[in-house]
Amino acid sequence: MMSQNNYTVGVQPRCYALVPAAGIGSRSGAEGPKQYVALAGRPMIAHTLSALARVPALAATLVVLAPDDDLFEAALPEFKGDTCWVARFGGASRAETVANGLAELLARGAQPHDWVLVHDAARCLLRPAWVERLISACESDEVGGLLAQPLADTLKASNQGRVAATISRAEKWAAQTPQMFRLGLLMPALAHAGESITDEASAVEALGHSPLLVECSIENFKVTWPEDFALAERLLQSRLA
Ligand SMILES: Nc1ccn([C@@H]2O[C@H](COP(=O)(O)OP(=O)(O)OP(=O)(O)O)[C@@H](O)[C@H]2O)c(=O)n1
Ligand SMILES: C[C@](O)(CO)[C@H](O)COP(=O)(O)O
Repeated sequence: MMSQNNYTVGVQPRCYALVPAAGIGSRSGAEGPKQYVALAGRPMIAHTLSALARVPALAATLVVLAPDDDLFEAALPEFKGDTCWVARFGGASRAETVANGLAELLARGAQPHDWVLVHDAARCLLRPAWVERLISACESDEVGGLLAQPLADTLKASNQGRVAATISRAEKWAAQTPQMFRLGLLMPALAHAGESITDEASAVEALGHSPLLVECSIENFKVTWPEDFALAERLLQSRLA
């Protein structure tokens, strides 16, 4: 028997985390891939994976690395076991890395009705409670959703470094991750959207759906620019203290 949205009724879906970690961090100014930069004594990605490991609802976490990544196992010897999966199928874009990761989840036994929580390796300030909030909000939703934050600043469009227009910030949110969708929805959504999209939600939106916005904290920022490392370091140190 199938439900309204074509997922089998009566089968409890599992939740998987998928962490795209195949980027090079070109905006970060770091010498190597930014996910291996040490923050509070550990590589950035170790903080990310350790937060996900503390979410009991996750059946497993798949990390998708670049094919030539030779740093991961040495940097994270503790990431092993039945629920910690590594694949070297990273692509040229984040969207391609995620699409390859979804295929790997399917190959490892995930089902179309299972949920996938895609989370950037570079959002290393993640807290397990935020992931649990997202899961609670989305698990009974038809579409799925994402962590996000309503915009606080006034928004400007630019043209050659000068303001071209002021854009209303009403009803505008900054998208974060994790972004949580059913495997059976996200795979065709990404195939349809192509590589220009920058998050999973936009692929799902392009199919005509409206993902749920689940409010999160500014602390869940993505380490992107050189100055972000010092901020992440301070926040991680303050949590240790
Ligand atoms: N081809 C790519 C590009 C990005 N990512 C991952 O997607 C996440 C978010 O991307 P971003 O912050 O842009 O990371 P980079 O692509 O590494 O950085 P930049 O855009 O500055 O080069 C990161 O965890 C990154 O490793 C990926 O898995 N595969
Ligand atoms: C997915 C994301 O983190 C949501 O804000 C963001 O879109 C990633 O974009 P990037 O171009 O890979 O930095």
